[in-house]
Amino acid sequence: MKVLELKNVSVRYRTEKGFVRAVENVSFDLEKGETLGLVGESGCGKSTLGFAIMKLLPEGTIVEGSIKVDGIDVSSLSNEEMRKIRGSKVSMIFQDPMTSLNPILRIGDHFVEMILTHRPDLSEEEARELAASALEDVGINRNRLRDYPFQFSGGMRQRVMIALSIVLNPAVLIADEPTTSLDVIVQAQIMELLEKLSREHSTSMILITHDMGLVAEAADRIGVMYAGHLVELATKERIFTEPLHPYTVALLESIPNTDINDRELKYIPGSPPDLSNPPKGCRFAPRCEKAMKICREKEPPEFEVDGTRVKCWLYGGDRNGSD
Ligand SMILES: Nc1ncnc2c1ncn2[C@@H]1O[C@H](COP(=O)(O)OP(=O)(O)OP(=O)(O)O)[C@@H](O)[C@H]1O
Repeated sequence: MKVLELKNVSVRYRTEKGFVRAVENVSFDLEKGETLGLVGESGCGKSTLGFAIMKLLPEGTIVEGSIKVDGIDVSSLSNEEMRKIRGSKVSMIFQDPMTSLNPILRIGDHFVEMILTHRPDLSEEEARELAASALEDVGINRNRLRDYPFQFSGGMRQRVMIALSIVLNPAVLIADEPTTSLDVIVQAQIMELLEKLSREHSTSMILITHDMGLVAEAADRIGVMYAGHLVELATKERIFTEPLHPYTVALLESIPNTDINDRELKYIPGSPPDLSNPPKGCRFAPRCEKAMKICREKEPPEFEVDGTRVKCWLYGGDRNGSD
């Protein structure tokens, strides 16, 4: 069952310099219980996609294409209607939970406010009970509902955010760099918790990260983004054993190797293009070792190779115009 369907989604931010084409023509589905890792360098449009799904983009931003959450086309919903979907059908957690928690509200009040917005049929007592069990689900004692956000450590705050996001059992959870600001041990605990919750509640998850190591553990499928394009989408196994797009290959080569004899870390020379004026042709071509003439002239369509979707001319049948 598909809980999320994106078709040809494009996002353009309006700025003084003109439009920033942050996401272009992105399509993918998410099955119930599935985790999709969305990876790519900073600025490639990963968070923008998350905000587009949540309908939390700044006013004036142009969003095209269709986004369906649990069968509901959110593109056509009003702000009021979308408020009902957020939290109950789709939730998002961020890198820094402090920005999403009101410092002067006790943790319990965050839960009650959020639960009653969606479930006005419940009493405050019932909402508190629901909150307490969500907190216990993430390994925090229910007594701590009385505490304020600052009384929690970074890792515990992220747990609270996760509990808040899943208390209404949404179909989709978008986790945007959920562990970046935490130390490695806490990082591992949070990832373990997310995996456990997604397994137990069959929550589908989009895990946004620049860290290939993280998706290697947690994701079922991986989408690789570059400069607003989804350049490759495949199962985790395919991405790690047979990456097709030269950008995916470069990303994998830039993962630190734990083998002490092989510490050479490759990096990708150059930097991503200015999205207010992207190059014609493939957006990765200026940095690509394998670029051909056609890559600099014509944007590649998406090709399918043994189940992998790849946006690269190397996999096109007709390579007229190659160097
Ligand atoms: N509010 C905004 N107005 C204008 N441009 C924006 C805005 N937010 C993001 N952008 C631009 O859109 C592009 C995509 O940004 P986005 O934050 O989605 O990327 P990202 O892959 O999530 O990166 P990061 O990991 O750094 O968050 C970038 O070029 C960014 O500068």
